[in-house]
Formats: sequence, structure tokens, C-alpha cells
Amino acid sequence: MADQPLTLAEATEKAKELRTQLNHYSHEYYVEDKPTVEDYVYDRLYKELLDIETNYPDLITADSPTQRVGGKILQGFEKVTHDIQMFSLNDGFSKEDIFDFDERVQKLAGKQVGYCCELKIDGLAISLKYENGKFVQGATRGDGTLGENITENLKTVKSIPLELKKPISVEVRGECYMPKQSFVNLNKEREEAGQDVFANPRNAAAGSLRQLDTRMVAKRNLNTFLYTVADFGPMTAQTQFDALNELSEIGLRTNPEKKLCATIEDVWAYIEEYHEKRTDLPYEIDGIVIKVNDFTIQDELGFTVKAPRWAIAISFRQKKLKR
Ligand SMILES: NC(=O)c1cc2c(N)ncc(C(N)=O)c2s1
Repeated sequence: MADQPLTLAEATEKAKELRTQLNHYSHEYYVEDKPTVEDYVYDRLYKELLDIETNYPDLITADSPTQRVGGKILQGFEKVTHDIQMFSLNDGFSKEDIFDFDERVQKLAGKQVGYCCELKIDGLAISLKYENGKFVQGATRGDGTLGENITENLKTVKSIPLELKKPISVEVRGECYMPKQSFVNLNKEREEAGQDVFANPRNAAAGSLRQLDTRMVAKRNLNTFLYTVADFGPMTAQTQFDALNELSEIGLRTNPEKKLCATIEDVWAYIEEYHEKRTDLPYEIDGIVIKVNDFTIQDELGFTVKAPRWAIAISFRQKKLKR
């Protein structure tokens, strides 16, 4: 005999249980890249939730996984003012530039300092605001002060949690990017459809996030790595390396290739290592970001008009690293 339809009370309880389970599986798959169930298990639970929401539309919540597929046609993107400026980085292009940076830092800090080294993801810089753990606003960098509100589009990016693991209010920054394979697949589709192809994954990611039809964005398989805490809220990290771990603990996706380097020689070894490895990565990088690890020293060094004195980016734009 066909299952008896659920009462509203049963449907409410079951929908809550399914949302929790599906969001957990989604976190494992999209944020941790370590799924513990097969796709068909996820799909079966998803269909069960979709059926309940179809019968009881009032049970649809903002953090339901069914809301990730988009469905809004936006009229445009409102402007967003970044209360905390999204700064740019000074660029270095050679080993000499990196060693000169270290010399300046040591002189200003009055001692040798440790560095947190991270891959420079070739995507689009974004800022994410969470209030009491709920995702409330996503914005582009824009000119660093004025960006565009792309919240609805970022809600379709599966690795951006709609709710953090802790009910805290924070603002974090990172990169939204298109994985290399997704870029190849998208351009193949576009070529077969007689459409212009994207020049590179960065343009493809930027073009995708500019779509006014959120259903289109949902199909582009965009991803993220978060790497900066703008508003710490109750977060307690005192160093960049710990902040990255704390971002991961609250449910945000961070890049696993980070390294704590005690000397600039170790930093240079990391740069050479990833200059070699970059073609094997499933996403494009355009360099390495080197930051003074200790936040107290970062605060002491401060900023020039346009960029922090405590960080530098080395570009991989040219094929050979200038040693
Ligand atoms: N413009 C910037 O400040 C940054 C840009 C980027 C980028 N594209 N990828 C990674 C990082 C990072 N791990 O800090 C930064 S920082």
C-alpha cells in the first residue's frame, strides 16, 4: 500500500531531520572533499525532502539544500560598502623581491618573524557576512570599498555554508573560483552551442557570478577558499595560520596547502615547490601569498595607502621563477 501522506507535524519533523542530514553530507562533499555516502544516498534523501516541500511549501527554509539550485532572476546587483576595506597586495616577481620584503619586515618588527604561506587562488575575491551563524550577505571586492551584492548567486555555491557550525557573527574573505575541469567542460558546452568560450577559469568564474539568473550560476560548479577574517566576532585566533584552522572549524572551506615558515629561505622553498606543483592542482593559482603570521606584528607593521606592509604576493605570471 502507498505510504500514508505525512501529517504537517510529521512532515515538519522529517523535513528538519532531512535538512540536517543533507547539509551534513553536503559539507563533507563540498567543503571537506571527503564524502562518506554515495551520491545515490544523498539523492534519495534530497528527493524525500523535495517531496515534503512540494506538499508543504511553508516548510521550505532558507538553509534547505533545495534552495541551492537558484530560481531567482535578479534585476541587477546592488552596491555594497565594505566597512572593512578589502585591501590589495604588494607584488614581488623575484627571489630578490621576497628577500627584500623579509629585510623590511625584520627591520620594522625589530626581530625575525614567522610567515604563513598560502596559494594565491586565481578567481574572484568575495566577502561573506554571517549573522548568528546565518549567511546574510555575499559581495564582490569591487574597488575594495564598494562592491556588488551577489548574495543570491553565492547561495548556489555548494561550498559556501548557508549556516556556520557556530551561531556567530563574522565577516570573512576569500576567493570564488572555477575548477580547471569545470572550465574545460563549460567551454566544450559553449563551443558546441556556438557561444563564445571563456579565456580562462578566472573569467569564467567572474562571468558566472555576474549572471542575473541564479539557476545559471548553480550549474557552473563554482567553489571557494576562504583565507581572511575581516570581522572576527568571537573568533580567537592570534595568527594567520590559526585563523585558517578556525575558519575550517566553523564550517568554511580553506586551502590545505598552507605552510608556516620560520625563515624566508623556507618561504622561498615553498614558492619553488608550488611553482612546480601548480600544473597538478585542480584549480589555477597565479602565485603565492606570504603573510607575517603573528597578528600583533601585523598590527605593528600596518598598511601603506594601498596595501599591508606585512604581506607580499609573488606572481607566477611569467613562466620561469626569477631566482
Ligand atoms: N588581494 C589579496 O589580498 C589576496 C588575494 C588572494 C588570493 N587570490 N588567493 C589567496 C589569498 C590568500 N590566501 O591570502 C589572497 S589574499
